Amino acid sequence: MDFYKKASDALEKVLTKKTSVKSFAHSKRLLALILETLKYQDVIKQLIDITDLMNKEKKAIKFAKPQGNPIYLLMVLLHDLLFSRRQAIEAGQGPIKDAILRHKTRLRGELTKIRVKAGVSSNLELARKAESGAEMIPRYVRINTNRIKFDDAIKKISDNFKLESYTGSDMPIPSNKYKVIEHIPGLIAVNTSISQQLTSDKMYTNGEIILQDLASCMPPIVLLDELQKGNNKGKRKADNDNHVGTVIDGTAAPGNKTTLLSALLGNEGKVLAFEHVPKRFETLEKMVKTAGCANVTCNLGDFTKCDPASHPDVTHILLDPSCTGSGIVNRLDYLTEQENDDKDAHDERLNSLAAFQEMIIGHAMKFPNVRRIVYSTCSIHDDENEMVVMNTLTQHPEFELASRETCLPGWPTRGHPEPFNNDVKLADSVIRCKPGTDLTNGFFVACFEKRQNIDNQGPSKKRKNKKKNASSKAEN
Ligand SMILES: C[S@@+](CC[C@H](N)C(=O)[O-])C[C@H]1O[C@@H](n2cnc3c(N)ncnc32)[C@H](O)[C@@H]1O
Repeated sequence: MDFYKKASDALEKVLTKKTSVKSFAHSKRLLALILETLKYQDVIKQLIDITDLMNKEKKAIKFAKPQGNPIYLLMVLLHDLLFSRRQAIEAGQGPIKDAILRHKTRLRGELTKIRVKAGVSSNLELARKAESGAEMIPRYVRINTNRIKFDDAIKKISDNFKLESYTGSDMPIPSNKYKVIEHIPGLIAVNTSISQQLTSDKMYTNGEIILQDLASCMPPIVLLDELQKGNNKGKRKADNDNHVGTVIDGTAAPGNKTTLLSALLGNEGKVLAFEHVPKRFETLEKMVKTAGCANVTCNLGDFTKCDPASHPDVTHILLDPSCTGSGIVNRLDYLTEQENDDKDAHDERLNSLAAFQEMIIGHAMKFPNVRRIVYSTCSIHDDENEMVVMNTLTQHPEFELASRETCLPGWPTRGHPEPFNNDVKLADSVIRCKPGTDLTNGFFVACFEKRQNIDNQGPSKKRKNKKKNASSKAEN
């Protein structure tokens, strides 16, 4: 019974979100029982209710002394009795096992009724199914051109992992193929089954490949769109109105986007990466080093405390600040979703994150020569996405949204029009990613551009000019 008690404790921790399923990967048997019980949890809970097992077998449950809520012990035991291949509880005799076996016939009868009601003929069809399309999301591999040329990397990948090019669109990608991703230069996708091989390969440990989700590659590409179009590709051009000066990544750790910025700049120029959490800063530094970024300076500190006036060289800023992360679809999320999450706490968190997100964008807008600011989140909530953008535009009329032409125009999924007062052009300017259709995490990208008729004289001069204009108008 010890194994089942361990499993019930683990199941409780997973379902109450104290830990993730993956934290039990060290024990194959334990992991399998947790995953399988999670798949059938809705039916198992229903059976416990119908048979009133918790009340009827109080004594036996008490005798078993489960660590936490006894329902989890009943769940794992019922799983094995009804859904496992052997349909048996794999433990010696004992009061709790005997108690459940006393209800065996009734439990099986009720399970049959549930199948009939659901119109299915097998237990398998009662299992929870992933609806987000998460299981279809491939493993994305970014070729780090700071370390290796794209073509050389493809050759190495084909040889090391015995993969051939795949041009089809059926998902998942066959396990012996790789697919070049159309919208994101330098990105390929492979079947998730080779993830482990990838992370133990030298190409990964020496920074030639980086495992980065498709959506996560978008913000740097949008920010440095002018380089992608072939103008001064990979180079900074001084003394030119359109040159790329210093690029800031204001919220950088672990460094996926920082290292991509570095590579897009051809490992030249200057990227200033901020991270204010010391542990995460260490990760950032490590990633920047592994990725061979010679043009990145890491700054342990709060970006919002950095004085814009001392950075007249900054022309581009990337902000991928803390968010709810509601777009991140774990392949196992659907197994642990609960109906009774606390809505008030959720709303409060959403509001405070949105206020922070607007504040940090507002700070970036103070840099005197900034031309392009990309804001992104891995959230699916309008409150953190379109609404943050809309409020920012209202508060900072000197900025506008960059048009779709410079924000991955070929990407089909765009913003929600409602928060933009149904202005379809504004909604079209921003990017969304939807896990179910886009084969990537839920994500949002918007790019602010300084209006061209706004000078860079700074607020005091502008105010003076405004006053001058006002007084000359009055004189006329
Ligand atoms: C969503 S993560 C960034 C992920 C990163 N862009 C990447 O792709 O690897 C947000 C990060 O910003 C950091 N952060 C939040 N507010 C910050 C601030 N005011 N200054 C510096 N870093 C900040 C957080 O600690 C966190 O590490």
